[in-house]
Amino acid sequence: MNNERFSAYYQAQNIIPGDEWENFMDCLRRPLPTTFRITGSREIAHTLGHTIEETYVPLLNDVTFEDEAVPPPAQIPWYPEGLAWQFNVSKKVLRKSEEFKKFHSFLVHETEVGNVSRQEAVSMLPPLFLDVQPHHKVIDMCAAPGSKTAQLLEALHAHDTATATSIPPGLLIANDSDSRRSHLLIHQSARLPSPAFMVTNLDASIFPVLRSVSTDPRRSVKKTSSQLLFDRILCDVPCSGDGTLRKNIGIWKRWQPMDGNGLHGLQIRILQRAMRMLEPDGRIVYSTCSLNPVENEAVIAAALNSNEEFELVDVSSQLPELIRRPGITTWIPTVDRSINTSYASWNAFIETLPEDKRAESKIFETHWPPGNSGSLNLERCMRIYPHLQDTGGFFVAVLERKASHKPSTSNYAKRGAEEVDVAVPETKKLKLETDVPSAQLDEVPGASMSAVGPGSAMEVDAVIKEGELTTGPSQIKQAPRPGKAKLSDPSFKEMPYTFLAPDDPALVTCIEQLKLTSDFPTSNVLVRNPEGEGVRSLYLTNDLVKSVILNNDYTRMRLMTSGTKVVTKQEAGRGMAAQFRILGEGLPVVLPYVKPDAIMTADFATLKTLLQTYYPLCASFPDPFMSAIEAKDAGSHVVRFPASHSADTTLQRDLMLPLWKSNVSVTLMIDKKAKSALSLRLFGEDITIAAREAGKLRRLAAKDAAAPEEPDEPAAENPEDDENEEDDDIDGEQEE
Ligand SMILES: C[S@@+](CC[C@H](N)C(=O)[O-])C[C@H]1O[C@@H](n2cnc3c(N)ncnc32)[C@H](O)[C@@H]1O
Repeated sequence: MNNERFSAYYQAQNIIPGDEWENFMDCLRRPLPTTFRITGSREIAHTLGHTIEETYVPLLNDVTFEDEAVPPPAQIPWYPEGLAWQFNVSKKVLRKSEEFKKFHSFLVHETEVGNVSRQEAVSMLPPLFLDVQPHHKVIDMCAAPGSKTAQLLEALHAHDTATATSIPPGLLIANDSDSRRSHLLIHQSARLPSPAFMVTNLDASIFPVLRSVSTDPRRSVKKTSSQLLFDRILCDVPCSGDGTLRKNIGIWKRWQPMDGNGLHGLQIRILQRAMRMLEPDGRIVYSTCSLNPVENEAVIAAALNSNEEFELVDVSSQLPELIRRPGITTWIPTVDRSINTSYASWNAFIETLPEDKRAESKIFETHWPPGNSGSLNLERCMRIYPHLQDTGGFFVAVLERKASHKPSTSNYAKRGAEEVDVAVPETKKLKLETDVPSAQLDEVPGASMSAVGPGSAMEVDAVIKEGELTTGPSQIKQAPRPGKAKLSDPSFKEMPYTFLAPDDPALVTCIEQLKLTSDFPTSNVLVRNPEGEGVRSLYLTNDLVKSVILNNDYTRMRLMTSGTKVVTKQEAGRGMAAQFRILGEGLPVVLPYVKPDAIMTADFATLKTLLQTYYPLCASFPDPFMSAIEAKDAGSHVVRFPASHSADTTLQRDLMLPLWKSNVSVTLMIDKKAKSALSLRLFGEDITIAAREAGKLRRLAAKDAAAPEEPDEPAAENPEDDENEEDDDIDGEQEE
């Protein structure tokens, strides 16, 4: 594993002290340790962390493999609350050591149900420095596949309990310009259902101005819509990715400096767009998994020089156990694949090009250190090198407005009033937004070039001025106004977002059937069809998400999903009308609104039966559960298993699960994977019928591969097991 251009380029940049160079290169050639984060609500995370510490670390403490001691998993020292772990064992050990096989199986199952997330250690850093609170409006500009989005969502939901989701007042928009990758965001977020979540599919460098009606009483005097500014913005921009060499060994072969050079302009434009969308007291984190200063300090320097309201924040006291190196203030860009063609300045380079080729050059003045690089505090950027703590390579910078440009808290009411004034007339406000940065951008040739080029932030504002982008209340309607949303972007085919009227008959029926309390937020329930009719699946949003949907054109903002699906209609069987049921992943969101007397209680033995059997008869349970379930109507119910200790195991916290009762039998409404993970967590083995059947099939297949056998009962008999198929269906529904 070697690449001479890589070595020559980075030695010229002087990013690593000479006496560390060999160590740095050796480390790049070693595989990365496996790292993972425990996700979900803090309570669940701590319970799971406890299981790892108390069960698996002792189990793995004295493992030897081929006469060598294998170290057990260890917590990543800088990650808050000990919720991130790492272990460093070869695939061979994972396959062959009984102890590690058990641990691996535990991790696989918990990953499938979203309690564990495999994520590179350094990739966990940007959300930590962003410091998201539940009331924040947050945008993740380049979000897919979504590992950092998941962290941001968890921070927004910091007040969730083990059984119930809070509805945070804030908002998280996860955006990616690649529509295929945006679908990954939707898939990922299904593990963390949130009424505060939206996914968009846009070029972040031209992210449009969105409007909302402020839900913060300090900020808005009248209920007039105004530009939605964000409290926290993550710019985890596309980059050349050479910090991931340990994982993506193909980079050794193809690395060359033009990859970073080519992304520099887009990286600046994304960061500049973020600066314009930030609340005055907000925070931006810019990050890459690249070591290249052209993608890092050069981008930060250009953005700071284009908007002098901003500065780098000194975060050296945050995460004190994280070993980091300061950003650099000088670097030497190279202008082609060869690393021998460096010029002392952009002027020296551009003069070498024929005059008619100069305008086409993708190498900007901003590739070079600016004259004032010493005064921009670039050393406040963080460089994480692989050999410092056995990780990948990474770059993080934190930006805020200078104190002189931040409002004091007491100014909020005044600002709110100003905001209303400025919001009308709209063109005046937009002109103001455009004026300030453009004047400053002109001072930075590279940034200016990109800012006025096609697809730039300036262009966005120009489009808005023509009234094309945000047109007040959008075509998305409040039911029952009928009519189909006009597609102003014909290439975008998502189904509309129609909020139901609180007295919509289907919603009223749903609330009755599921025994929801009167404070269930009925005004925030949407369906994905134009008329709000034929209701099949209901989605829940919070007030802010609703406001964004109602005040913008969803086709322009290429809105892929919003809020979270909580309820769906279920065919109830022979002679019974279809009924609403709470989805497994929707239960934590709906639970705070389920009437307490509608929640049954059951014991551990009942839980075991429900995991081991598909459709146990109601009459087969001992009392009091038998009487309780027999007294219930057929349909969707919720059952609580109180924290308890038995000979088999300990249930550390109450467990709430959705249950479906048909005429004479019951079943747990969680999918097979969730059942298996629960079973492994509680009993240390998979006791579910699906696992037994899979084992049986494996044994039969081993005996006679030519004669596959039908399972006794179809695996999809539990409607919840169809969820993935149903998700595909939903996509179909959205596509019209
Ligand atoms: C470094 S990856 C993001 C990783 C992600 N933050 C995570 O933690 O999972 C960069 C992403 O930027 C997206 N991207 C590239 N150009 C973009 C643009 N102009 N606007 C928005 N996203 C873009 C890519 O599709 C890619 O998913």
